[in-house]
Amino acid sequence: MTAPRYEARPPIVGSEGPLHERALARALARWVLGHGGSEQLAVLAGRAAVAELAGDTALAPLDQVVRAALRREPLVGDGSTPSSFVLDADGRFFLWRNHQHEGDVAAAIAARRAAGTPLPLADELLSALFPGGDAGLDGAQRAAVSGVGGRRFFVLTGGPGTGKTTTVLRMLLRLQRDGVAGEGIAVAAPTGKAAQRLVQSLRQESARLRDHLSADWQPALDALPTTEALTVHRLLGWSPAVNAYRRGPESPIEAGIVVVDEASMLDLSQLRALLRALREDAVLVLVGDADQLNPVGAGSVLMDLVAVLEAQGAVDIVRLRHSFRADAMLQPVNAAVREGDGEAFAAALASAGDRANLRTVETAAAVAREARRWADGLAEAGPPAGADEPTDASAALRQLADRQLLCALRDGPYGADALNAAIESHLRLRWQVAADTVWYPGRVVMITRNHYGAGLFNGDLGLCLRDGRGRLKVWFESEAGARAFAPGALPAHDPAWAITIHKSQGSEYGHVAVLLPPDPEHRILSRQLLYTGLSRAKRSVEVWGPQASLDAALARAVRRAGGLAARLERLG
Ligand SMILES: Nc1ncnc2c1ncn2[C@@H]1O[C@H](COP(=O)(O)OP(=O)(O)OP(=O)(O)O)[C@@H](O)[C@H]1O
Repeated sequence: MTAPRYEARPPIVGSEGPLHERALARALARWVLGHGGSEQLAVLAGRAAVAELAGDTALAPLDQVVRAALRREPLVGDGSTPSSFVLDADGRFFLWRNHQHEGDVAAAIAARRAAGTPLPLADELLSALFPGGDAGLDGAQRAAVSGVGGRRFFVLTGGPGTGKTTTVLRMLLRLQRDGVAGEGIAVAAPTGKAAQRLVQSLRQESARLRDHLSADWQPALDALPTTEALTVHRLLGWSPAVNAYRRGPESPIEAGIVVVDEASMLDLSQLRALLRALREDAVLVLVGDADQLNPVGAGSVLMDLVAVLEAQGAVDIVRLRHSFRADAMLQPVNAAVREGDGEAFAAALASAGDRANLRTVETAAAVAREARRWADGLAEAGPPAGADEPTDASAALRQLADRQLLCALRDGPYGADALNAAIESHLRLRWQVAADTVWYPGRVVMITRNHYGAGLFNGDLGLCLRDGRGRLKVWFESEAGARAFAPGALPAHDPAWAITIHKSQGSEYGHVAVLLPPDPEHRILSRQLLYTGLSRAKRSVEVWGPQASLDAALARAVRRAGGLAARLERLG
């Protein structure tokens, strides 16, 4: 007699993935089973919750058989009435909240787009805003300034240094002149540092333009928001006490024009909250680089919007293509990465000469070798001299921004933490700093938490130098000159000889090295990641990694699963 065979029932939630993901999936699956859902639904619900952690707002379209089964589930609806889960017409599976949020965003944007009446700007006014400009180079900027007139919604996209802020300033001036900004202008960005940079650039550019514009533009110049840098959180009146935004349909943001820079960092729920908090007659201008990394939270709203609006040939979007900052030889390199074109990338690399290099790094020994070479480059001039004056510190900080090592990963032997440790230990040897000395001249740190009181923001780079009295201070650049802090007074910070590509968003350096993990299968590799890293450079770049990882990054465009683009298309 043969022993009975017991078939193990497949577990509803797999054993793969990190513990917190499995725990989340299991909890949701249990909830579904406890509320009369099938095992298939339990599995899908768990997957949708885990996918949301990775940034997807839905599961990609399911096959027809699964769709038919799901339509019979009481917990699944089509989105028209409340239900725990939604299966949309294209077969995407959503948690209710994400489906709602996408619908709200698509509807609000469609309503804003429909409400506008184009109001082009007369040629002579346009020319006045671009004194001495070269129409060949600034044609798209002019189109944006002209195109924003009469609208309630506008998107301006472009890579680093393409003149987005320059253009925004002129858009604001003309809207001001049109009388749109009666209730004021609010400018914000998702991070404190980006918000500060935006306001600083607006201030500098408006000062420059003031001399060129006639007297009738001066009131518009005076009305520009050049003092207050707001994060989107602050603009929306985030209240930690109630865990909600104060601004909403009942109490909208007062401004008649709202500009949000670095909009690629906005996630779906933030954009929804922003759209809900605008006055109906306000103008929303979203500004950002749609080719950069996706936001930390779920959704890829700027990328989806740009894709749909460009495919429609819409006139309420303008893409700026010419970088006024990056070396001309780097522009084809960045363009090839954006397009994911391996052949064009190789050709651009070959013609860039010493402006762009690939260094083969695929073993721990090779990383150690490159880290030493990098540290030697930093150490060559010796530890920086002391700072008797803030101007000395400013010069040292400028020198610091001349080169930066960017890592795809944070953890592991190819991550920023390991590279920081390797570079720092080499510099300590070169500069003869004792192992137990934490602060020494030349140490570089990056702030990791906003501290509004001190005016220090997540992402700010600080450099340790001795002041005129020989005391160790950490210096940070600011518009009013370098500012010194006692090391013990700093908010949370990390070493910053090497930083992650994610952390480098919004910053610029002369020379950039980008370290990729050697495993071409690594999930982090994508063209958005490589583009974000390489496009930080003004002068020259080097990529550290095997050719296979580079090829994998070029080949992989991260597309987050979700239904926003389809809904935007449908609403036209
Ligand atoms: N039409 C133009 N002609 C000449 N120079 C320009 C023009 N537009 C912008 N610039 C210059 O190019 C540089 C980058 O401009 P700007 O800061 O506006 O770009 P950006 O896209 O906002 O950059 P980022 O967001 O990367 O900081 C500035 O020095 C600016 O003065």
